[in-house]
Amino acid sequence: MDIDLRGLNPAPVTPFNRDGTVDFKAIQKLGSWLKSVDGVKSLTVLGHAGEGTFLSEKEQMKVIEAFVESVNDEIPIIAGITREGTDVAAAECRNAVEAGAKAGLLYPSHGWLRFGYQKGAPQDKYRACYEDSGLPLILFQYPDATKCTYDLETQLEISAQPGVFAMKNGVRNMKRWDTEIPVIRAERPDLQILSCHDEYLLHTMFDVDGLLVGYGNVAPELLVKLIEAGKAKDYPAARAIHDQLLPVTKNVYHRGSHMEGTVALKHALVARGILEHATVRSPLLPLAEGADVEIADALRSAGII
Ligand SMILES: N[C@@H](CC=O)C(=O)O
Repeated sequence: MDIDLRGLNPAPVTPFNRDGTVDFKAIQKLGSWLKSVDGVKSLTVLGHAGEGTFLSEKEQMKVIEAFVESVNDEIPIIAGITREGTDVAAAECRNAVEAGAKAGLLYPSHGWLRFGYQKGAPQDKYRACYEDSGLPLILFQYPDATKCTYDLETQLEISAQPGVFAMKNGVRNMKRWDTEIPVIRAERPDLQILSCHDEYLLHTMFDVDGLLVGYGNVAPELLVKLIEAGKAKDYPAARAIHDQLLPVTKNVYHRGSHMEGTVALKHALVARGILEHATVRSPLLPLAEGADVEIADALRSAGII
C-alpha cells in the first residue's frame, strides 16, 4: 500500500463512556466525521491524544478495529506503538497489523527520555519492529528538550531503513528545525515530513508535507487550509489562520502541560457536538471548573462553532 500522508493526519482522542470503558459508538462518530473532512489523509490512534498507553492490550486492538470500521477502511489507520522494549514493541506492531492498522508511529523508549539512548539503539528498534511485523513506520522526533530527541545522524539513518516512510517532527527548537529539515529533505527526498508542533504550528508550516496532530480533532477544516497556505508559501494566509485559531490554541495547548491538551480536546469535541462528555482516564484529571465554557467560547470566537 502506498501511504500518502501529505495533508492533515489527526490523532483522534479515545472516547470513553462515563464509567470509564471505551465508547465504541463514539469512535464511529468521531472517525467518520474526521474522514469526511476534505484533506484528512489518515488517523493516528493510540497516541498521546488517544490515551493509548492507558489502555490494555485488548482495548488497544479493539480501538484500532473500531477506527478502521469508522472510516470504512478507506483511509489508513495508524497505530501509536509505545512499548519500551524492542521485542514487545514488535509484538505491538504485529497486533496493530492484525487489528487493521496500515502503519505505526513508533515512540522512543520511555527510559531514553531520562537517560538518553545508546548510539544505534533507535535504528535497531525501528529495524526490528519493521522486519518482525511488516508494519510501515513513522519516525517520531521528540523535542530537543528531552534526552530521546534524535540527532541528525540518527534521523538520517532511521529514515534510510526499509519500512520507514514518514517523520512526525516535534523538535521544538527552531534552530534545529531550520537547519535539519533542509538536510533531511535533500538526503531523503521521499520521506514525508509532518509537523506536530500543536502549540505553535506557524513556523513549521512552510517546510512540511502535512501535519500529524491532536489539534486535528477539533479544527480539521482550518488546519487543512493552513497546510495549503504553507505549501503555497503564502505567509499572510497562513498567519491569518494562525491568528484565527489563536484563542483555540491558547485554550487547548497553551496549558500547564501538553497532557491537559488531551482533556481540552475532548471538551472541544463536546462543543462541536461530536462527543457527549469529556471523560478521560487517570492519570489525566478533569480541567478546572469553567474550562469547558472557555473552550467553547474560544471555538466560537475562531468561527468554528
Ligand atoms: N504534539 C505532541 C504530542 C503528540 O504526540 C508532540 O509533539 O509529540
